Amino acid sequence: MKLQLALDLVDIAGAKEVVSKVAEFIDIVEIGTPIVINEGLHAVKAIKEAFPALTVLADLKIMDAGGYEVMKAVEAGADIVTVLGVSDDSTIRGAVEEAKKTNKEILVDLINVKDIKARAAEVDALGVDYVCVHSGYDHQAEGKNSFADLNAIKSVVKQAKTAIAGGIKLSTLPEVIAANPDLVIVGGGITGEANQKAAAAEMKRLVSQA
Ligand SMILES: O=C(CO)[C@H](O)[C@H](O)COP(=O)(O)O
Repeated sequence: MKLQLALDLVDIAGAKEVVSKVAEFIDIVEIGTPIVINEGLHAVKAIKEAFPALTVLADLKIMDAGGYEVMKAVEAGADIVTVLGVSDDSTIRGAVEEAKKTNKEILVDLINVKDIKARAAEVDALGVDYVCVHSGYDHQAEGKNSFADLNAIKSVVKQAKTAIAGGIKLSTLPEVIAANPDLVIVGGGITGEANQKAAAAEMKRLVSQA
């Protein structure tokens, strides 16, 4: 099981500062959608250049023009790019095709998908690398999480790795780990802690045992 740090509410300098504290405890660093909106793909390039040993995920949440947008993210240094599960199959196919040219990966984010199980099976068959259940900030504000969704997709996803994101904290990590995803994505559960290094270290210890 791997740990991904999601960086959302920082600029490039702030992202570098957090990663420099926790790099040894994370497998993947995510340049979150708000950073890409604020800074563009320069943020992906800057983090990849500063931390070349880390796998960098660009959370573009692609909805259309999958091939083109994946190409631009990969040019900037992304190793994994996100595409929305609610997008058309042709968009996901284009993204997968483009990523495969350079041995990069596609994570499909099932945020706001209504029939999670059916869509997870469909995107799995399209050859994506990760299928991710995700309760976004707006759903988190309503008290929702994706823990049950993870169990639901695990029964239908056959070839892709499974991932979970959305409001995961140290206190809820054991419940997440029990569902056995391949990838756990944590943003505020690390960045919002007074001691980010200690939070990341403890999370890494727990996911490594799984
Ligand atoms: O993609 C995102 C929001 O759309 C976040 O990166 C993701 O939800 C992880 O962050 P957090 O753990 O703070 O919820």
